[in-house]
Formats: sequence, structure tokens, C-alpha cells
Amino acid sequence: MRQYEEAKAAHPDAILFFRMGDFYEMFREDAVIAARLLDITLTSRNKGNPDEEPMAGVPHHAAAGYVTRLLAFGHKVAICEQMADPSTVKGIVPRQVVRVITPGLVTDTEQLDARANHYLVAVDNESGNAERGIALLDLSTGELSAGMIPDLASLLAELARCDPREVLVGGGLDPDVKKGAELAAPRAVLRDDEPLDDGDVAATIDGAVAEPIAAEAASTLSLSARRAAARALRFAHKCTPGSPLPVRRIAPYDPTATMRIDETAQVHLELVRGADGSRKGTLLETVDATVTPAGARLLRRRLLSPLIDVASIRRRLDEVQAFVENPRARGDLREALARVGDLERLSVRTVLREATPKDLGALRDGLLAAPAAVAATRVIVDAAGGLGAELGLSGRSPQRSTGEARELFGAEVDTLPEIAAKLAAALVDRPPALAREGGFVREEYDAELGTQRRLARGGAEEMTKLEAELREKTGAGSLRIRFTRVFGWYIEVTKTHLGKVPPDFRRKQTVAGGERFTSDRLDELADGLENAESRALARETDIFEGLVRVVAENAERIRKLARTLASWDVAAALADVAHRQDYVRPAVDMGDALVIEGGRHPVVERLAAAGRFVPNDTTLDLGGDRLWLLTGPNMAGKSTLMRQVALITILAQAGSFVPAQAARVGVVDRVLSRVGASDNVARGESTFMVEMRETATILRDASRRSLVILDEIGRGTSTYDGLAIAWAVAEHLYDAVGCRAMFATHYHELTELAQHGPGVANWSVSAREHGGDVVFLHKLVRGPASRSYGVAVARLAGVPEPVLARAKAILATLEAGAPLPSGKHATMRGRTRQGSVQLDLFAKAKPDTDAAAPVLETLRAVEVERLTPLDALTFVARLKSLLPS
Ligand SMILES: Nc1ncnc2c1ncn2[C@@H]1O[C@H](COP(=O)(O)OP(=O)(O)OP(=O)(O)O)[C@@H](O)[C@H]1O
Repeated sequence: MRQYEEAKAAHPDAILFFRMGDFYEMFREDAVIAARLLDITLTSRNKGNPDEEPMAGVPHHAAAGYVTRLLAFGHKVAICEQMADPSTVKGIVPRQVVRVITPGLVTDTEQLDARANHYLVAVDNESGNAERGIALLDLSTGELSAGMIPDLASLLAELARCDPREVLVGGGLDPDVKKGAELAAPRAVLRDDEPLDDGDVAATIDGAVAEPIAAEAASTLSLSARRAAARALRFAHKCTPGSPLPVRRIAPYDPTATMRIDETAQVHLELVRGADGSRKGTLLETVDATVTPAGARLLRRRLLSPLIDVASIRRRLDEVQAFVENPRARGDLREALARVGDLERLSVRTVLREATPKDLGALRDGLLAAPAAVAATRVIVDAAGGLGAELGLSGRSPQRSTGEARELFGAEVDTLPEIAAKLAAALVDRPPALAREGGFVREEYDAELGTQRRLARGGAEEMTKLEAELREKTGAGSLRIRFTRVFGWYIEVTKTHLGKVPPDFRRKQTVAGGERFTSDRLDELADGLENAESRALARETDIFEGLVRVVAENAERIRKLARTLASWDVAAALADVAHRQDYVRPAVDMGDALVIEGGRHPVVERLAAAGRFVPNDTTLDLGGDRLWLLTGPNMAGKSTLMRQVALITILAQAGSFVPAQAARVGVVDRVLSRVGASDNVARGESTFMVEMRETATILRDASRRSLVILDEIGRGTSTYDGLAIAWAVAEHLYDAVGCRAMFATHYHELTELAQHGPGVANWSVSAREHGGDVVFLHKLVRGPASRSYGVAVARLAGVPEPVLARAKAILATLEAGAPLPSGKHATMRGRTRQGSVQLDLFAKAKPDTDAAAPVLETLRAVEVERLTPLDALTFVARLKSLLPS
């Protein structure tokens, strides 16, 4: 247990999987926790003795599944392995913790979602400022980026975007970060990180990786960013003590270089996760036709951080267009890529010395498929002279030159032919997942291996021959030569034939049906055979380690290839979607307009029956209509329309074609949205509180270049408050922010805002009533909605007829300005229509009105300290009497 004590002392916060033969055993508290969480039997070690203690175990070959479950509960798992074959060691087998698996540091392809990155995030807040350093590490792909985050809202947007499994916070977990992070990154385990001295930053970074990267990082990154990177690397390095981390650079991460999609907008727009947390019904699911895991991950990242640099966006669109125009190249490429697999993650596994023969086999298949992918893109380069015109509204039609196409698709792509050839020559067609049983290297690959295998095979044949010989010689028909792992080779003779056993047989064991023997000849053959087998296995292990080393040395080349293939995969996939779903290339510029002709909602159009989705034109333009007031009955399609505008913008800036007949997108820096009312019980806040908080964020963060989408602001409170807030918010967006905004509302009074100034436009989504039922046309028309059809929609929803009839009657009287059934006046709408109360919300606050003047005068004159309580009451009554009734 000394070894156990040592390993546990080094990793007190992890559950220790202590390898003993074919099992990983857990002891004490670890065993108790694991038994409870994994539903495995809790036993005890040294039962009945004073040092009896709890123990639980899992078979080593099934460990991955158990580890995954423990990680899901937020635990760390330390894997302590036997470092030598127990049969070759005298005394205690040396053991060592080779890996600590934590929720954020998973590299086993079986445990990872192939189509999403798996991040550990480190936040450095030691300065205590709102501006923090942030680092994003995906150990499974070896990517690390770091930068500065200006404020808490940006931090939460970033956490929501990358959906980390673990967040390290240096400088103390302040309650705001903790609360925000728990909501923005619900799957993450939050950890307080240890202190870090500024002087240790460079050494910590370089100590964790194979080749120094700290100096280069210092030239591009701020100290806080590097501190965050050092925290992530320090943590990861402690978890993979045996090998340097597969990180080759710290990529600068600049949140201002990409469109920020607010945490709430990500949720409301259902970009990558739907309401139920899955991919179902999301934008990602609709446009993700990638065929490689790395391509899927890249597309996901691109959708969550669209670009704002026009040239880069056009470059991506050029790639997509090239594949739209070359369906054959697209098809060939996708066919080749489908065989490529996950080169990125597999190469990282070789660097971490975690690769299995199966992984090497997959790498081989991927590398062998790469040249066909390159050849497919060559077709595009060759056809480049004749590439067509840019579509969309820009009116330009640039002819792409061969040079540009060559630049797009890389003049030279290194497909590592020598590594592919080596792996192809060495490995069998389908290598097994476990290295220790051998059988994955081709016999022809290595002379020594060939010799030993032949000897082993020869030995096995000799055994068969010997068995036949002995049977014949002794006349014992039931004589068998057998092998078991524990017992080795033996000759078994059943009871009936024992009399025929020759004298040179030596008895080894008595079993139920007979006796087991050995002989000199059998021993000699068995030795030869075992020797040959173990030599063959040793040789194979050497070859395997050599191959892993060679691949690891070339990991950076493989990753470069993987990145190229991933970006082609994304372009070809988007082209495929564009082709199938009839998307067009958007024109993207730095203008102020967002012009969509015949736009469709990418997700809703797929769910609608074929041909039933109604396209709509929308133009938001800082020089024209920039604030849309959208009215229309429930279920008319207001939310759908607004989301469609946001999604088309996001798709365009992510570099995708868009679901429209034509589109021009003047770059948007942020998409901010507040859609629908949702309770946030976790935050302990009411619907209205959440709504106002989100609205506050929008008003604070929106810039002139932002796109703001507000759906039914103010609905969570009383009508007057709600309308007043909605009105003021719309005004602020118009006057102070001056951005492009869409505002859907059921407050018909709000449509009067159109008189506020140029650029405020009323639109409505039309519906028709037909025999008491409402028919949704889903078509946008200029002007406010004429009425709201609430009662008709209620009928659609199955509200009983008597209730509907009563509602209709009340509505009619209200609209005529009559009081409520209780006798009191209630609605704003009725009175406004009659003109009896005109809302004058735009009027600036007026100075004291004439009516209030006597009240104020009286108030000013009173000497408060001379009033008795009774006087005070009388005084209030007098004040009241001075006010006009
Ligand atoms: N352009 C369209 N073409 C066809 N069907 C549409 C269209 N727009 C919306 N729909 C359908 O109408 C349904 C209701 O749309 P949506 O939720 O956008 O309405 P809404 O006006 O926002 O309603 P509410 O005011 O009740 O929130 C959608 O689920 C969709 O199926």
C-alpha cells in the first residue's frame, strides 16, 4: 500500500484508479464515492482485520465508461498504471500515475463529442479589474488561445460560446463571475486556481510544452493573457506528467475581431443548442453537412464567432462559391474527406503517448485519403479561369483568376506521403484497440518479427503433430495437448486411458475427468513457442512505439494538413447546403444596410411543409428605415421573421451562403436579442426581472453597427409600465444608439412611434379572418397591424366556445370605450382610440403645471418641525384638496 499512499498523496483531490492486474482498484473514501456513483459493489480489503478498509474495482478494459461517468459528476480521475509486466518483475511491480483525467482535459476519442471542441478555460483575475485574461485550451486538439476580456458580459458571452467543461479562476472566484459562469457554462466545473507569480509565467508556459513558446507569446499577448495561458498549461501539465503538452503556440484571441453574439442571443436564436440543450432544430444542425469531425468543429466555431472583416468574409464566401460552381469537385472532395477521420485529435494522442494501434490505423487511413481530397480541389484550380460572377446585390461580377483559386486551395499541400506509406506498410488492415495482445504489425514489415512469428506458427504446428504422435503411440484416443494462461501447456488424458500413459510422462495435476501430464518433448516445444510468441510481441511493441514516435514528431505537419482539410470540408459542406436548400451568396460590405430579398428562416423553412414557407423582404438601413416596429397577431410569424434576419446576418458573416433570393449585409458588430419571456428560476429572478436585465445589457452594449432584436419587451409587467418601458427602450435605440433594430410588439400604441422621426417604420405580418377562424398569411406588409386576432387564435388553441363568446363581447365593449364588466375603466386601447387619453410619451417632462402650483407653494411654506402628527395629517388632507379632482 506504500505505492498507493504515495500516489494518493500526490493527487488528493482525484479518485485514484490503482491498477492491479486486470482491474483498477479504488480504496477508502474513493471506493465509497465510486461505488455510489458507478453503482458497483463495495467490498473491503483485509476483511476482519483491524486495518480493514473499503475497496471497489472496475475491469481495466471497461474503465473508459466509468471514468466518463465520474467526470460527469465533476470528479477528477488519476490513473495509476503498472509500469512493467508483472511476470518479468521480481517483487513489487513499479506503478506510476500516468494521467489525471479531469472534465476539461479529455483526450479519449470515445469520450469526446467528435463534432465539438472540448475546452478548459482559465480566467486570470489577479489584478481585480473588470478586464481579465482568458485562455481557452482544447487538449484534444492541442489548440490554445489567449487574450483579454473587457468586461463580465463579454466573459459570459465567451463562456456560453465555448461551453467549457472546466473553468479555472485565478485571483479568487468573485460571486458575480461564479453566478454568471454557472449559468453561461452550465456543464463546467468551476475551480479556484492556485496563485501564480508574474515572474513564473514564462517558465510555467515553457515547462509544460515541448518547444518554448513563451517568448513568442510575450510579443503578441498582454501579461494577463499570458497569465491565463500559464494557468491552463500548468493545470494540464500536472494532469499529463509523462509527456509535454501538444501545444505549439498560443494563438492571440481578440474578441473584438469577431461578431459578438450575446449569451442570451445564442440561446434565443438556437444557434448550436436548442431549448432542450440538444442540436435538434438548431442553425448548426441545419447547415452542418460536414463529413469530418474537424470540419464539424470548425463550422461550429465559425457560427458562434462570425467575422467582421469584410475581406476575410469574402474569402470564405469565395471558397464556398468555388464548390457551388464545381459540383463534381465538391462531390469528389466530400467522398475523399469522409475517409479522413479525425487526424487532428489522433495526432495529439500520439504526442500524449495515448495512441492505440487502432488510432494509428485510423491515422493511416486518413493520410491515405488526403491526396484524393487534394486532387479534387486541383480541379477547381484548373477550372479557375472560367469561374462565374459574384451573385447577390453588389452588382459586381469579379472573375476569379487562377492565382486566386490557387491561393484559396493552397498551392502545395503536404499530405505526409512517407508517413502514410510507413503506416500502410507496417499495420494490418484493422488493427486492434489494445497494443498488449499484439497482432497488428504486418509480418512482412520486419524480418525479426517474421522469424519469430514463423517460429511460433511452426511451434503450434509441432504441437499438433506431437499430439497426433502421442495419441497413436499410446493408443489413448482421448489424449489432448492443451494450453491455459495460468497453467501453460499440458497433456491431458481421461481416466479410462490412464493405463496407457507411458513412463516418461510426468504428472502435473489431477482434474475431475483425468490427469494432466508433461514430458521433455512438450516442455521443449512449449519453451520454443512461448519464446517466439513473447519475442514477437516484444518486437511488435518496439515497432509500435517507434511508429507512435515518428507520428508524434510529425504531429504539427499532420495538424496543418488537418486544418486545411477541415476548412475545405466546411466550404464544401456549406456549398452542398447552398445547393440543396437554394441559398445565395450574400454581398457583404461595410455599408449600413441589411437588405434581404425573399429571405427565409433556415430552420423553420425545413420544418414547414415543402413550399409552404412564405419568404419575405426586409430592409434595415441606417440611411432609411432603421427601426422596425413589427405588429401582427399571435402566431403570425413575427419572431420567426426577426430571427430569420439575425440568422441570415450571422450566416453571411460566418462565410456561408444564405436562405434568400438575394442579400446585402452591411457588417454587424453585435447581435443582441431579447426574444420571448422566460423565467430564470435558477437565478431566482422573475420573468420581468430577467427581461429587464437582458434589456439593460442590450441598451448598454449596442453600438451603431449592432443589430438588435426585441420581442415583446415589457410584456412581463402591467400594461402601462410595459408600454412605457417598451416605448422608452425603442426611443433610446433610435435616438441614442442609432443602430438597426427590430421591435415586435403587441402594444398597438407603440406603432405611433413611427411619427417620432424618419427611419421608424411600421410593418406587420398579415392574417385574415375567415368565418371566425384566423388564417395566417405570414406575409409582411407595410404599416401597423389593423387588429390582433387574439380571440381567434384562442379558438385555434382550443379555448371553449362560451369563453370565446364572452371574451368577444368584452372586447367589443372595451373597444367602444365602455367600462369593464366590473364598472371600472381599464384598457388603454379603447380610450386611445376614442382620443380621450392621448399618450404623450415623447413630451419632455414639463415644469410645474399650473394646477400643481398652489400645492407646491403650500408645501414650501410649511415648517415641518412645528407640526404635530395630527397637524401633519390635516396638512396632507389640505394638500390633496388643493389638487384638481
Ligand atoms: N414565413 C413563414 N412561412 C410559413 N410559416 C411561418 C412563417 N413564419 C412563421 N411561420 C409559422 O408560424 C408559427 C408562429 O410563428 P412565430 O412564433 O414567429 O409567431 P409570432 O408572431 O411571433 O407569435 P407570438 O406573437 O404568439 O409570439 C411558426 O412556428 C411557423 O411554423
